[in-house]
Amino acid sequence: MKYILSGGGTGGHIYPALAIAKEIKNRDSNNEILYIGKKNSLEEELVTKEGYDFKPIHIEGLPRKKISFKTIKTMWTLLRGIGESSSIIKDFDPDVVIGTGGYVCGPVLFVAQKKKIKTVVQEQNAFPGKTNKILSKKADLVALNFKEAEKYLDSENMIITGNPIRDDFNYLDREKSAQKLGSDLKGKTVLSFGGSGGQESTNDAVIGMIKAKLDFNFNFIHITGKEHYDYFMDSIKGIELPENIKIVDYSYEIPDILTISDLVIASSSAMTLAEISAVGVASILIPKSYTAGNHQYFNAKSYEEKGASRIILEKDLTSEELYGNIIEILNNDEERLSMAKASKELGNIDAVKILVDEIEGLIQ
Ligand SMILES: CC(=O)N[C@H]1[C@@H](OP(=O)(O)OP(=O)(O)OC[C@H]2O[C@@H](n3ccc(=O)[nH]c3=O)[C@H](O)[C@@H]2O)O[C@H](CO)[C@@H](O)[C@@H]1O
Repeated sequence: MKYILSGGGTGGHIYPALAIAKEIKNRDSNNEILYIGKKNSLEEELVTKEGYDFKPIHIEGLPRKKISFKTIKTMWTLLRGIGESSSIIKDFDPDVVIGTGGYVCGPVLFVAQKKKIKTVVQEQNAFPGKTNKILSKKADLVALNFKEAEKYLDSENMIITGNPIRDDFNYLDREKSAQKLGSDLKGKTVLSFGGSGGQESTNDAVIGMIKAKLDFNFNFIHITGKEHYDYFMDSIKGIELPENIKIVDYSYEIPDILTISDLVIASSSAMTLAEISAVGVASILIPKSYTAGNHQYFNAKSYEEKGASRIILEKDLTSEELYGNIIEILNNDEERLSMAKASKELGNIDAVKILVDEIEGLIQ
């Protein structure tokens, strides 16, 4: 069978597509996969790194504000993207086209739907993105993680599958992950990151913790996000970091780091939550306050209500507040382990299998 996948902009749309691609290939190595995304994008980097064929199209997100010259330019680029998608789809002749959100999959699924090729939309959040809202109307299958998303979508083909996560999460082993990361597993480990692009508010709180020379009596791995790394490092210039503090711009080893972590500080984006649950680890969630429909807050709330997480709102986030919460949780194993257990219960490691079963059902 031939599958086209598309989705991007941020990791939260790309990793579910990669998880689906891997499952499709695992089931039959003769299955063919083609990924369509934006040129010079994170999807191009991650997809080619995994060895899948990648075809770029031109596309830009519509400006949120009033009509301007930029809107006209964006519409022109969209038409170009539709033309490019059309010829890629004609050449590849797929059995199904799967979109995981982000505006890049808009023209791809639009063309497929016009050509009456089967389409699947996968939505990660409780509050669906704009592109998925439009595409789901004509999609043959709309796969959701949150039941709450149903009320925002106009489709009779919705099912709840959970969010597909990378299959690395099926084979995790604490000892092996520690070996890979060069950790001796002595002391507790805390991972802090803000989705695929990083989170400025958390970066600032961590910069404050380092500058205040607070006692990091735990191993601390902080991921700044590529765009924010230079600013972060400039802000702590002159301070010699002890060996137990590691600052990186991006990590390709999130599954391993999560496995050895005792506590995670993260934004409450959908894929991060799915991965936190896959390993079952306590978390402090800092919802990004500017997300569409404030969806990260609602994602976080569902974790807090089940006892899996504490929430700190960005408006209340200070270095002291963050540090205080870290120390309280690390010093209270009973609370921490109960949070870890609750987090595990919220996950669905089989999401990708359920989804690919459904997709196969659609095209056979
Ligand atoms: C600002 C915004 O609107 N963000 C949205 C975006 O989040 P975003 O893409 O930032 O975040 P997600 O947590 O959903 O996904 C990030 C993915 O990148 C991976 N990762 C991250 C950092 C790193 O160094 N290495 C790495 O591999 C994570 O393991 C995860 O698989 O898409 C999500 C899924 O639709 C939404 O829930 C978020 O609200």
